[in-house]
Amino acid sequence: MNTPKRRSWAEPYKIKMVEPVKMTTRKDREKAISEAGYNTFLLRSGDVYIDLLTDSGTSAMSDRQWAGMMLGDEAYAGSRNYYNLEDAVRQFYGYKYLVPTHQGRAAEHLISKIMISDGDVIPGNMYFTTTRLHQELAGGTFADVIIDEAHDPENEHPFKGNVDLQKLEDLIKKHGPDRMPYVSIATAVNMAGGQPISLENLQQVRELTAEYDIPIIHDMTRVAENAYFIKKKEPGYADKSVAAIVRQICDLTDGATMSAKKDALVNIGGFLAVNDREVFEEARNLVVVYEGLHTYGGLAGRDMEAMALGIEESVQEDHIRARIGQVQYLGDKLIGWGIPVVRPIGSHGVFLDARKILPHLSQDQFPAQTLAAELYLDAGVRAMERGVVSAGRNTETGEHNYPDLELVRLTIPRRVYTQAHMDVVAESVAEVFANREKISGLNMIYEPKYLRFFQARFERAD
Ligand SMILES: Cc1ncc(COP(=O)(O)O)c(C=O)c1O
Ligand SMILES: N[C@@H](Cc1ccc(O)cc1)C(=O)O
Repeated sequence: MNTPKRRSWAEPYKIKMVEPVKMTTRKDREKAISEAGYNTFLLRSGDVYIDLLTDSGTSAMSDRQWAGMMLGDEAYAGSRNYYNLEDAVRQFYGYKYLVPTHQGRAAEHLISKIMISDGDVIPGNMYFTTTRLHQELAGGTFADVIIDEAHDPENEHPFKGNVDLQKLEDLIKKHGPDRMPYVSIATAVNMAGGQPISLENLQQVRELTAEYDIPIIHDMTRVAENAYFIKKKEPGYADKSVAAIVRQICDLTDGATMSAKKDALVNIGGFLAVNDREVFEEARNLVVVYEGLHTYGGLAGRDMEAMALGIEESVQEDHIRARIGQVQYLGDKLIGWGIPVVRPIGSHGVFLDARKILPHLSQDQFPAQTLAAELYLDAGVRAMERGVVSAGRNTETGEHNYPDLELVRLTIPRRVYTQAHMDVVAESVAEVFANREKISGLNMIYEPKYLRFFQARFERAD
């Protein structure tokens, strides 16, 4: 017998409970996507076979987390689970003060309301939809200071989440530090394709902002995933633990908003964490207006317990290696077949380059929206548009924002799907790619005012 040379590795868990998924026919899917106005957000999940809409709130919790759910202390005030969460945030992230929220955007709401005044400018390493909206609603304007490479899907820069220090300094000089309440730094930059920021770059941002006394607020939604890339790609970190790198990242910032529905492996939850006592006092007061008392912030005690445990699990090496490894597996397969995707493969999904795949469609025909609908039609795989629809409109001119990146995100939930699911997804993408020339675009027939991508409706253009 020829023994295999290659030694495979497998997921560091075994499956204890299963949820059946439904297979549908093409006819079923034609009906479902047309009723959903060609928007994958408007599909019923029962009509989806493999759900790669998002990695948000879709993780499989561990048996420890489920056990933690049974230890929920559902007291209105001072729940013991709040204190467990506070301990976890202090231990793993190092921030001093914690205000729990029901999810990430609620924390963004609080920090924007507290720190931003009319006419302020908030630099950031690429926009995120909810983050930018809360900055705008508070009277501020977002300014993109990410490196140019991040806007080029083919550029192989290992840290496409880095800040262009020159752009940042020019902006500070142009508007003055007093107009800059903070710099907004995301780890594993979502809209760029889950691209990491390096510790070297973050350190430089820290030095520059310190000169002008401008704080850094960290969108730490996928900080552990970013830390894993630092360990793998940044010289000097190979022997450091992911947990230590996470701590180092947080220590370079003054506060953070967290959607714990991603890295921290829970189905609901988030928080605002800061080091400044005054900001904390204000947030603790405001949270009672919008979310609930400051020791639960819109969450049940059991949710906070699951989050505390999830934070600990999120930095375990076996977990994070398998998580990023699965995304990489899908990405490598597609790259191997010549399908245009954002490179390098990022943290939480594989991002298809809809401009390259459908070059015959202009951005006004919504190529990424179209491609996501076609993918669903082929095999029932649900993905998400991340292009002109997500970018929204310019608040001054009312015109569409036309982003360089016109992408479809195949987002991988954590600990949910197997390698066989990834193979099915890859083959479906390949099938749609093979028939790409026959695909025509969409018209938008309904556009809501805020975060339009969630609820907009389309019809076929032909
Ligand atoms: C980078 C990033 N920031 C903020 C948010 C907002 O979090 P949430 O969906 O929990 O409100 C998300 C996801 O929505 C995200 O991916
Ligand atoms: N943050 C989640 C949910 C979400 C999706 C799209 C958004 O623009 C905003 C929020 C995600 O990235 O999937």
